[in-house]
Order: sequence, then structure tokens, then C-alpha cells
Amino acid sequence: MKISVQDVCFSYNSRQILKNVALEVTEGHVLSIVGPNGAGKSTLLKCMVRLLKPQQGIIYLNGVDIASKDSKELAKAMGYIPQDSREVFSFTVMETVLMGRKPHLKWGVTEEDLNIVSKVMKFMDIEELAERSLDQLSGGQKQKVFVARALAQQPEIFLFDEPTSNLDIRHQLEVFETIRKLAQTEGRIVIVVVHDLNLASRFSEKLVMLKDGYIYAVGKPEEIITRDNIKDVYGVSASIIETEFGPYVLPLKPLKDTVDCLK
Ligand SMILES: Nc1ncnc2c1ncn2[C@@H]1O[C@H](COP(=O)(O)OP(=O)(O)OP(=O)(O)O)[C@@H](O)[C@H]1O
Repeated sequence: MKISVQDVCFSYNSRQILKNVALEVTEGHVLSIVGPNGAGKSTLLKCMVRLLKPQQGIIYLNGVDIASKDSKELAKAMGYIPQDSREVFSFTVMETVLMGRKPHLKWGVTEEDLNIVSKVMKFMDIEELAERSLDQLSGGQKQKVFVARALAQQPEIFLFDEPTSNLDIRHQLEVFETIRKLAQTEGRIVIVVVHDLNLASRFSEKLVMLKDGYIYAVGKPEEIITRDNIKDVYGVSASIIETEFGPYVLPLKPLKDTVDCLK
């Protein structure tokens, strides 16, 4: 199994966002996409799941251009967990997780579908929320429901857009442990957009650092998480601490003096 992005350019109207982006991920691996706000991370993920159509370049899934794939086939292969799910929030948690089974349904919901849904809800520890409506949940609880929906979908490739931004430290770790397990134990491909460089560095084999829509650097965490890269890409001076979990970033100071606008 392999997903390969080749020379992708994407513009919103006339504004170019992605510039000749190329990357490749194979089964059993976690790739994290990092970079500052507005660098184009979510746009890249949306191109990869065909929500956006690049003006240039091709995305291959196992050697086949995703543009030529049938929608149901693509939905079975790729599970996308968006950053802000502004969905119809009157669905219950149970209904939302069940929606993950949609690409697999033939004539209706089977016992197997219900078993899978119940298993992932238990795994994500959201069973007690089953009958609650999504619009009554906290940001973190919603995030867990969307992760559960993707797990129920059982795709070959998971594409998470900031899956832990609303989660407390325990749930952040749990989601990233799950991500690692999906790749290492289940042999899936996991691509994660994440702001937290320390989670990215600890849980991924490979990092892609985006800056202004192009790939500034790609490689192992220890190759990417360096003082120079952090300075160049984020405009922040940082200390990098070597730990048993890989490099740990301690941001020290923005390079640009912040204006004290409250005075
Ligand atoms: N629907 C849209 N129409 C026009 N411009 C857009 C649209 N969505 C995003 N953009 C612009 O594209 C650029 C890249 O946005 P994108 O969401 O991909 O960045 P990001 O790296 O994911 O940022 P963040 O870390 O803040 O989530 C930004 O300048 C953004 O303003």
C-alpha cells in the first residue's frame, strides 16, 4: 500500500497555496505534516482525499490516480478526520460513528456493522455518550467521536487534521498511541497534520515541514526538529532537548519583537 503525491500545486482563486508538493508514505508508517498557521497543511490533506482538485500534479493511491477512482472505493480506502467538523450536529454520537460504516453498507446495517461501532465506541471511551446529540458535546468529546467514526470506517489510510487540538494530555496520548498502533500493528498508513511538534516528533517516523505552501524539509524527526529549521520556519528561537522519545522543542522567544499593544 502506498500513497504518493507528485508535484501538486493548488490555488484558491488566483492565490497559490501549494507549490510543487511531493511526498510518499507506505504502509505501517506515520507521517506528520507540520508548519505554521496558513502554510497549507489542511489544503494538502483535502487534496489527498479529493475534497479539492489540484490544478497541477497527481495523487496516486497504490499506483492509481485518485481522480479516476470511484467515490465509494475512495471512501473505503481513506478515512479523513477534518479539523473542524461543522456537521449536522443533531445526529447522536452512535449515529455519527455508524456513519463511518457507510462505504461498507450494501442493503442496510448488519450486525457486524453494529459490533464494530460498539467496539470502537468502547475503545474511545465514549459509550456513555452514545445517545447524546453532537451539539451537546464539548470540543474534545466531539473530536473523540470523529476519531471513532474513522476507526469504524476501517480504511487503509487515515488522514487526521489536528486530531488532538481540543484534547487533554491523557487523551492526546491515547489518540497518538492509537495512531501508532494503526500503523505499526495494523499496517495502515497514517498521515497527521499536527501543531504540536513534540507529539509529531515522538509518534512519527517521518515529518514533512511546510512553509508558505512548499516542502521546506522532510525526514526523520531528529533531522527536521532543529534550531535552524524552527527559526526559519516559525520565526522562533528554541532549545532542542534530546530525549528518549526524540527531540523535544522548547520554544524560547519569537524572533520578531512583540508589540505591547495594551500600553
Ligand atoms: N476556502 C478557502 N478560500 C480561500 N482561501 C483559503 C480557503 N481555505 C484556506 N484558505 C487559505 O489558504 C491558506 C492555507 O490554508 P490551510 O488551512 O491549508 O493552512 P494550514 O497550514 O492548515 O493552517 P492552520 O495551521 O492555521 O490550520 C491560508 O492562507 C488560508 O487563508
